[in-house]
Amino acid sequence: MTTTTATQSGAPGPARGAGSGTVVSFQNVTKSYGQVKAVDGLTLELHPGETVALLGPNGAGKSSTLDLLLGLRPADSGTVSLFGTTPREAVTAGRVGAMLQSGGLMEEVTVRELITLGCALHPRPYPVEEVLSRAGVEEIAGRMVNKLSGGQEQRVRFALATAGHNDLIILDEPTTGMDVTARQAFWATMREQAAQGRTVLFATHYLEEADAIADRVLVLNKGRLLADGTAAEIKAKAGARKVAFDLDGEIDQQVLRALPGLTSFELNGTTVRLQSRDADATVHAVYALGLYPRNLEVAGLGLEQAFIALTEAEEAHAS
Ligand SMILES: Nc1ncnc2c1ncn2[C@@H]1O[C@H](COP(=O)(O)OP(=O)(O)OP(=O)(O)O)[C@@H](O)[C@H]1O
Repeated sequence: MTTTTATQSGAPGPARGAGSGTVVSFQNVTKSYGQVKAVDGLTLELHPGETVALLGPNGAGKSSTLDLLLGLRPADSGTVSLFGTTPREAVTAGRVGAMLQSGGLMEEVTVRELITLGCALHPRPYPVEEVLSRAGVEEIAGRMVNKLSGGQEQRVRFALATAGHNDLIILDEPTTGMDVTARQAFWATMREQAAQGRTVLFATHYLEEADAIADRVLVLNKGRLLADGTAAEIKAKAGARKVAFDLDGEIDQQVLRALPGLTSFELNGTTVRLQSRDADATVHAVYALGLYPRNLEVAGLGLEQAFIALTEAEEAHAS
């Protein structure tokens, strides 16, 4: 997929707000659906040029947070502001592009007609051909929208989200259904957008994408912000490390399960794999038992394991 930048089109880059100030501000925001607290006292700020991943298990409140941010639903309490104004004002001014999971695409039109409409409705549109090209949908531009595959539909949503010069791009699980090539092209384009000072906020279940792309990661659980930092900081916050080793002879699981610091334990044949909050103490204790571990490996957690450790720790704390 070829990508074309705003600068190449000769049109202005991000308008106000890029480079300084606050793009998104949530101050103690709460949103409930009946008994369910979807967003629970959320306070956060996003800044120009940041690429931010929103992570959380199913039902954590990611989509609800994005809905509040876009003014699609009102908060029960607290304040949501974009560029110092209300979400509705910011959206109407064309400062926000969004690619959401909900909401069908208009069906009885071709891809080109739909994108042309998207551009016409944007106060600061890119040329239609540029939008088609950026999203990699030139080849299917003449196809009816209701004949598209899931991955092609996602690309069209992406095209609509980038139809004009937005300062903030909101993406809810944007690469779901995209093949590997489309995914890589998509993130390359998003990197370009961020490099031009735009803020990109994306919710995802693909933790490897968050690790590779986001310069900041927000972890939500039960509507609350559990962690906020770089992927490295989130991994460090989870605290645990992975330890693996082989043991010869008879293995007493009971004794091993009582090692200090363990957060998980798995025995597969002669191989022990565990996670520990204090890997040094765990390994010392193994030697203190008179055991001689072979092929000893100690490693930090990946973002996915850190995410699981953080959310499980919160669940354990809550119960
Ligand atoms: N319109 C609604 N009516 C009632 N409950 C809702 C509504 N929308 C969301 N919820 C509930 O609010 C909570 C948060 O949902 P939300 O869709 O924001 O989570 P999510 O993190 O986006 O989940 P997922 O990863 O599964 O998409 C869930 O318990 C959900 O069932």
